[in-house]
Amino acid sequence: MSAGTVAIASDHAGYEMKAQIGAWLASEGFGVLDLGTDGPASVDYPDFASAVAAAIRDGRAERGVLICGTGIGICIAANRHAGIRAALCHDVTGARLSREHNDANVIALGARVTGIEVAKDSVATFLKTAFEGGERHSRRVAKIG
Ligand SMILES: O=C[C@H](O)[C@H](O)[C@H](O)COP(=O)(O)O
Repeated sequence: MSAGTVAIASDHAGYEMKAQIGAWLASEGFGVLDLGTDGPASVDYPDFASAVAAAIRDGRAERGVLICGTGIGICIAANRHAGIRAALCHDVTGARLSREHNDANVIALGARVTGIEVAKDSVATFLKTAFEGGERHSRRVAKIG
């Protein structure tokens, strides 16, 4: 993986997975911008999706990792922000294709449905895979806005 800055955030359901993935990314040489949550107390996932979206939109991070219980709510919330293409990934294949075909800039994970090793492998794949580009993929991504 090439090093860069990754913004990471979660709600309470993803807090432990966030801590593990954040520490692992740092050990791999990434800059890690941890935008919370900072403990197991119940919080609202849209607030953390907004924090990562803002970090990408204003250039503090190139990519984002968002984690909630299923990954669904935080992915929906992230995709409400212009310029954010968040992909809910349950496996390495989805993570790879989210980059190759969709040029996703945020990976969303579900801590209550995906194990830590699959989650780490998916994040690793997401961060090392380039957008395939080409006319058809670029046209479709441009239509997303
Ligand atoms: O899509 C939403 C996420 O999975 C949340 O992490 C989940 O809804 C939180 O549930 P609870 O408040 O019951 O812990």
